Amino acid sequence: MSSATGQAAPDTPVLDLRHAGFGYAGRPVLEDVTLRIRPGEVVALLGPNGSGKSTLVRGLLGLNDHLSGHGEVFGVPLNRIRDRSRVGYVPQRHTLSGSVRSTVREVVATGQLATRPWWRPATREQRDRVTQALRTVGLDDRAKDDVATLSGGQQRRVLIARAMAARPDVLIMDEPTAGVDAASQDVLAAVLRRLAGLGVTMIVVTHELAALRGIVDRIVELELGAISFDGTPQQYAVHRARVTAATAAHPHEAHHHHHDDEDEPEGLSWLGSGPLDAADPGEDR
Ligand SMILES: Nc1ncnc2c1ncn2[C@@H]1O[C@H](COP(=O)(O)OP(=O)(O)OP(=O)(O)O)[C@@H](O)[C@H]1O
Repeated sequence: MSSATGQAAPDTPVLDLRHAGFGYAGRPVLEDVTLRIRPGEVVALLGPNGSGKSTLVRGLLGLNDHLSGHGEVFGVPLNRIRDRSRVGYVPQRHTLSGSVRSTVREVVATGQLATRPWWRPATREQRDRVTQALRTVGLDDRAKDDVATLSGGQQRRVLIARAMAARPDVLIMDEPTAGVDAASQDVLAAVLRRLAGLGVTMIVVTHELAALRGIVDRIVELELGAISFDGTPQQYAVHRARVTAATAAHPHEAHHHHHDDEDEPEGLSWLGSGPLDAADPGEDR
């Protein structure tokens, strides 16, 4: 999926970080992050609580401090990005407030406010995009319902549709499947699979890799504010098996790998079928 506003060449990385550091109030949380993500990749961002996953994705959105190194989104340095509409964001653990009454359709339409001032009526094309986004997440039949009447999982889908309504070239999702029941997780996974099929580049922060099997084609793991793994799901399974074996051999180091609310994939059993090796891994990650 390419944007009408895309000036960069089609092979320009979606994201290109070189030795980048991010943090808050001048204090680094993440340091020396080198990461390049190409168009169409579906990347799961894993790591224990506090390892810096949210700090990284929020850094890409300009929501915290970029402290060191270099970063570009679609070839534009992070500090020079003015148009953020190419990046869609689904925030973490966010449900829609019950205090404001809005319909599902209205909430999704707010996703276009970055590209359309609130006082200008939506064009036919913009309304069609809202309708299509609702269809993509399977909520077109709930468009007129008060969003507060939807389940937590359905509200996550509303937020994904809201992010899609501006037709971003990359979708960043912070734990889209967290805290929803298994059935809703399956529906969300199907939504992500559909987006992947449309060629949407995705960066998905998650603790629930198993829910995304067959969708994710690359895994980046953070630990203590740095990248501790970057590779395919198959390579990750091998990496985890090694870490688990090393931890068993040296139990006194086990706390380094403690993931307190993670549904940790064990061994290779979680590997599903799917476009696991679809992406060109490149040489220079
Ligand atoms: N707004 C903030 N101001 C200052 N420090 C923050 C802020 N948000 C997060 N931090 C710190 O940054 C570190 C990394 O937090 P971050 O939320 O990025 O981790 P995470 O990997 O996303 O964790 P989780 O899996 O729990 O969401 C933590 O030490 C946290 O205390």
